[in-house]
Amino acid sequence: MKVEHQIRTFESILKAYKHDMPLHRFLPNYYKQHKKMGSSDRRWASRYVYSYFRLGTSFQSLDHVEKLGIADFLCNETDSLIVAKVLPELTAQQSLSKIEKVNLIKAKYPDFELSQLFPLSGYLSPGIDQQEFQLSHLTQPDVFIASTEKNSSEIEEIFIDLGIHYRRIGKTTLAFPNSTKLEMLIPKNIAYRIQDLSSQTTADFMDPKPFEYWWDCCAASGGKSLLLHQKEPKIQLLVSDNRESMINNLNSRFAEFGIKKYQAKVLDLLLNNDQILHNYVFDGIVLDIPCTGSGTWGRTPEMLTSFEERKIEQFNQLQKSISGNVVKYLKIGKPLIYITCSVFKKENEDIIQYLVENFPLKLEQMQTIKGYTEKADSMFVARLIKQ
Ligand SMILES: C[S@@+](CC[C@H](N)C(=O)[O-])C[C@H]1O[C@@H](n2cnc3c(N)ncnc32)[C@H](O)[C@@H]1O
Repeated sequence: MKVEHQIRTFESILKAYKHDMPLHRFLPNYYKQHKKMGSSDRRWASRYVYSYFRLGTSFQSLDHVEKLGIADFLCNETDSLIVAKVLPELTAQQSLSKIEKVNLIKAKYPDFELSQLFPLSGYLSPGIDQQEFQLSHLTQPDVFIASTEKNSSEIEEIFIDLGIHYRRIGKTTLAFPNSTKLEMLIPKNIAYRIQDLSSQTTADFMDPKPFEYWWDCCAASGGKSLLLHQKEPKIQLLVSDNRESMINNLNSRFAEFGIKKYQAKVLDLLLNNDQILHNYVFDGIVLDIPCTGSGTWGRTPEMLTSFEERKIEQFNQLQKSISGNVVKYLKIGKPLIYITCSVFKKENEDIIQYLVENFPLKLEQMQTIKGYTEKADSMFVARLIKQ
């Protein structure tokens, strides 16, 4: 395949993509509409487009073909026609470490700074290592699966037999390169769920006891509820979300895992829900709040260019309103688990400060989960106790 052909395809995709849906949804649609593209064309197109977006707003003064060459060099370990065309002197260096490659690019383009890769670094939580975090955006994160110890071992054996690369992380978690076709390789009778490692780690902050009543109040399709249930199968659970479609997804997912004993409601936490919740008090509330998702942009690098800075303040206000509205439903002495998949202080530490200053809550523990060191998402979790 000629490089000119690859460039033309790349340019057509870039032109067609309007940032109105995630790239991982847009690309399959695009390929469906361009049936002439073979599997190799599609693979190269995806590699180029993703790599290009990983550079965020850096190299804006360059022609996009030159930027693509730099992007492909920095993001991939294997040769490509675009690197051979744009940076022929660097083709032999493609397998160097990220930081070595960044230094080679800096030598050629002295205006380039690593901080340009993540445009909003001024907003980062203090616990984040700026350089390591920025560099992590050049790498596609892994896919993580959670299952029982027994199923995890069975899955591991399959991958050992097939000689396919994976990483074991703890007794119940395995990691795979993003391109691994898990659905094709793991038999249907072995139950597992895809859940990011950092999301799984938030369970360390939850300590449900048998027959306690917990509320997962921004449940979506139930990722955190599954963690609660895994920790304590005898838990009583109320799950809610403001979107009915999410609760429908959750119901199907829970059915898959054989979870039957729970209550589900559609609740908008910006409204007064006293009529519906007047006699509810909980032994624990998991508040996995809507956020910018900035800790997950390694999976959705198109956000590095399309995210609007003003939204950070909007999320901060939304988070204050939602979290303030749930505190009254918590029993005294019991925990509120506040979670975001954001790396911004305004959505993390600042909200915790607001909560302890304005509500009867005491901070027990908070942590930035540094997924960027593990090819995972980065998250924030805090455990506050009602006084
Ligand atoms: C970060 S996601 C939750 C992810 C989920 N806990 C999981 O582990 O997969 C935040 C959820 O909050 C919901 N949400 C947004 N605004 C809300 C509101 N005003 N009231 C209740 N839920 C809301 C969204 O629909 C979304 O599903």
